[in-house]
Amino acid sequence: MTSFSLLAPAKLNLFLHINGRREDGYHELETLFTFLNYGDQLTFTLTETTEIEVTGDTTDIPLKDNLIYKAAVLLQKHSNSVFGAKINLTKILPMGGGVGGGSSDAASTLLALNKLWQCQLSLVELAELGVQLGADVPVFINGKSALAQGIGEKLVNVELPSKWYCVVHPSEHISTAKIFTHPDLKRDTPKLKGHWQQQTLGNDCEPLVKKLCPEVEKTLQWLLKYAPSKMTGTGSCCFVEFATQKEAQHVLENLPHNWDGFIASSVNISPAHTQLDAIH
Ligand SMILES: C[C@@](CO)(OP(=O)(O)O)[C@H](O)COP(=O)(O)OP(=O)(O)OC[C@H]1O[C@@H](n2ccc(N)nc2=O)[C@H](O)[C@@H]1O
Ligand SMILES: Nc1ncnc2c1ncn2[C@@H]1O[C@H](COP(=O)(O)OP(=O)(O)O)[C@@H](O)[C@H]1O
Repeated sequence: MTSFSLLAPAKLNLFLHINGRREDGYHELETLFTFLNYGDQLTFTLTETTEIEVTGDTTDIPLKDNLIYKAAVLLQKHSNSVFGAKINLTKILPMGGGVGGGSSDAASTLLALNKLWQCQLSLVELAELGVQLGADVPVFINGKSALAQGIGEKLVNVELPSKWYCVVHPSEHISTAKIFTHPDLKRDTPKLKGHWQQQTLGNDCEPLVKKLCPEVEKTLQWLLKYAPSKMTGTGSCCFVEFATQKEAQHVLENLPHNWDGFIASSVNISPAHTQLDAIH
């Protein structure tokens, strides 16, 4: 196989606790990740020169900053690959929205090129490379819904019931770095005791983001008409959870006209892995 496509799925943080700040500025977290059956579309084609070409919906990001390009170069150097690749991106996920699009693009690139270039790195080795690109990359490499600790890279796989989500993307952009460096961020939630399933858990970034971005506050309030609303990651996307597609679709159909959103079901195994396993 010299060319194939993979989804780079969205993630949701079903809860997110911040337990402390490390000396290097990164934060100790406890967060529950699930994957959605919805995401960016990436097509990978093997080339016989070492050039890495990224095409498609990449206009806003300089090539050297694109996480797809960075992931490809990292793997190429690590594995001394003599091959290159043409990678085409169809961007579906909102950027900087807390659904992990950039990290997922990077992870799908590492997974795909590991196969295309026959590097034969294990998922653990790929995750070790991936964490150099972002704290969220390892969960996408691991490919299973998981409870994460550390900076988000220490993963314990969990089985979650499949649900439907309506995800709403407020127009305000929030930088992850801005939230994590803000003096008012709550950083002292104690580590979980007992089972997370038996507790009502929220997102420690939410109060600060609501204060800084009135659009997020408005979105969370509006969604409350339908179900308990939550923010994912450092925002700005907010979501509500349902048992059925019909309920999620109902919320989407009632979204104010100038708001963006989508519906998707959650899966315990990342669609990128399901697709990769089907390629021989
Ligand atoms: C907060 C989370 C939760 O899933 O999601 P997003 O809202 O970004 O999607 C992630 O941990 C984000 O992961 P990712 O976006 O890969 O983070 P990085 O690129 O490594 O770091 C972006 C910025 O966040 C800070 N950061 C990130 C993770 C962490 N545990 N502590 C931090 O303080 C870093 O210091 C950096 O300034
Ligand atoms: N391929 C990419 N897709 C999305 N964002 C990217 C990509 N490459 C680099 N970035 C940068 O990473 C930042 C965070 O992206 P993203 O993962 O979408 O946000 P979040 O971590 O909030 O979910 C973007 O604002 C963008 O500057």
